[in-house]
Amino acid sequence: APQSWDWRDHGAVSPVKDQGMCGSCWAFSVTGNIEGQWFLKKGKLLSLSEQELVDCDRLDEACGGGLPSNAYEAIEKLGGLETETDYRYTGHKQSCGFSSGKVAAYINSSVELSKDENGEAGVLHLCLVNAEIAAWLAENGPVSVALNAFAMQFYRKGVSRPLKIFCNPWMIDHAVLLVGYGERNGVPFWAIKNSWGEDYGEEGYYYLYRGSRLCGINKMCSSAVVN
Ligand SMILES: CCC[C@@H](/C=C/S(=O)(=O)c1ccccc1)NC(=O)[C@H](Cc1ccccc1)NC(=O)N1CCC(N2CCOCC2)CC1
Repeated sequence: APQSWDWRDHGAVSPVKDQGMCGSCWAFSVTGNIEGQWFLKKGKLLSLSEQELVDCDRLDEACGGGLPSNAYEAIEKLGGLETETDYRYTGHKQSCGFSSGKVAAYINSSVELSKDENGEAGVLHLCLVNAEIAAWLAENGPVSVALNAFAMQFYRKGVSRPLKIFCNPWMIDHAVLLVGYGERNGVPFWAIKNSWGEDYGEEGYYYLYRGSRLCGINKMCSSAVVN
C-alpha cells in the first residue's frame, strides 16, 4: 500500500454533513461509502440521502441507531438511494417517501472486511491488520468503519491518541467513514470523516493515531460493491 493516501485528493468524498440530534451516524457512514464507490465506478460524485435510510430502512432503528451491514441490505431491497437534494435530511424519522423512479445510485452487494470469504466471522482479514485496511482502502475507496467514539467527543485537532482505557475496542458505538491515512511529523494517522458538522474537529474530520487497533477501528470495516 502507498505510504499515505487520501480519497479527498481524488474527488471521491462529498462535503462533511451534520446528523444533528439524531443517532443516524450509521446512515452517514453508509452513504459516504456508497458515494465513494459510485464515484470510482461511475465517475460521478453524488451526495446521497441519509433520510431515505432513516425513514425507509426497516432493518435499522432510524435515530435510535443502526448497523451498516443492515443498511446495505435495505438499500439492495429498496433498489438504491436518492440524492440528498431529492430526499433531504430532516434529522427525525418520517414516513418513507422513497420513489424508485428517483434512484440516483444503486449497489450490487456489500463486503464485510472483517470476515473471511464465505462471510464466516472468526477469520479476520482485510480489516484486522492496519496494513490490510490501508491496502484495501487505497485500492477500493473509502471504508465504512465503526469505533468507540468516546475520545472523538473531546477531540479538537491534531492526531488523537487516547489511552486504551478511554477507548475500549469492545465498546463500539459510532459509525464513520475512513477516507485516508498518512503521517504527521512521523505520527501515523487514520483520516476519518465524521457526521457532526464542519465545526467538529479539523473541518469535520477526526485524525486517529494509526496503531495498535485503537478504539476498535479494525473490528467492523465494510463497503458496498458497485459493479
Ligand atoms: C443512538 C445511536 C447512536 C448512533 C450514532 C452515533 S452518534 O450519535 O454519532 C454518537 C456516537 C457516540 C458518541 C456520541 C454520539 N450509533 C449507532 O447507530 C451505532 C453504530 C454502530 C455501533 C456498533 C457497531 C456498528 C455500528 N449502532 C447502534 O447504536 N445500534 C446498532 C444496532 C442495534 N440494533 C439492536 C436491535 O437489533 C438490531 C440491531 C441498535 C443499536
